[in-house]
Amino acid sequence: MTEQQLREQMVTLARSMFERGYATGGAGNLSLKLPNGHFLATPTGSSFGRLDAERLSVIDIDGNHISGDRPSKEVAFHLAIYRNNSECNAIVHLHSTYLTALSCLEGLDTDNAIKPFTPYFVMRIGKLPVIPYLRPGDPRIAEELAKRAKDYRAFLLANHGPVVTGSDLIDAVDNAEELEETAKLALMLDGKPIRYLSEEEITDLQGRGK
Ligand SMILES: O=C(O)[C@@H](O)C(=O)COP(=O)(O)O
Ligand SMILES: [Zn+2]
Repeated sequence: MTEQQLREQMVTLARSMFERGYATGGAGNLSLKLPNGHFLATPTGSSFGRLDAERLSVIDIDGNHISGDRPSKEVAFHLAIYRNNSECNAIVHLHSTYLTALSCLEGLDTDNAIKPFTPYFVMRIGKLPVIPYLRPGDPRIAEELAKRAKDYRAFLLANHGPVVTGSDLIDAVDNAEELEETAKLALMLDGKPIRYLSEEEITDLQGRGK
C-alpha cells in the first residue's frame, strides 16, 4: 500500500472504532510502519472520530518528528515495540471499557491477565502480560514494553488500557477488538464456574494461525 492509502486506512479504521465505542474523547493512539521506514502516528490529543489524513504525524525510528501535527505522547512505547519485534507493523492503544476495567483489578496474573477460555484469544493473542502502573507518557513504559515485545502480541498497562500489535493496521485493530470482547466475557463470567481450555487444547491451537 502507498503512504496515502495507509493514511486513509488509519483515518477510516480509527473512525470505525470511535463509532462503535472502542475509543472515546482523545483517548488512545495508533501507529503503523510506512514503506519508507518511517512511522505514521496519531497526533497527541486527537480523537479517533476526527482524524485528518494530511495532519497525521510522521516520525522516524528515533522518535524525531518529521511532519504533520505533534505526535502522540506515547510514540516512545510504540517505537520500543517496533525496535524489538520485526513482525509488528502496526500498534493500537485503547482505553476500551472492558480491558481498562480489567487493568484496574488487584491480583491479576502479571504473566497473563486472561486465562484462556475461548480459542480466538489463544489464536490471536496468546498471552496478555500486565505492565506495572506508570503515568501515561512515562518513558519507562517503553522500557517495560521493550523487554517483552518479542514474546507477546498484546500488553495490558495497569490502570490504563491495552496495547495491541499486528502484522498491519487491520490485523492490529481486529486483534484489539477481539481482545476487548474477551475481556468483556471474562468480566461477565467472573464468579461463575468457567470451563477453561486445557493445556492440551491450548497447545493444539498454538501455531495454527488465525
Ligand atoms: O492515556 C494517555 O494519556 C495516553 O496513553 C493516550 O491514550 C492518549 O495520548 P495521546 O496519544 O498523546 O493523545
Ligand atoms: Zn492511554
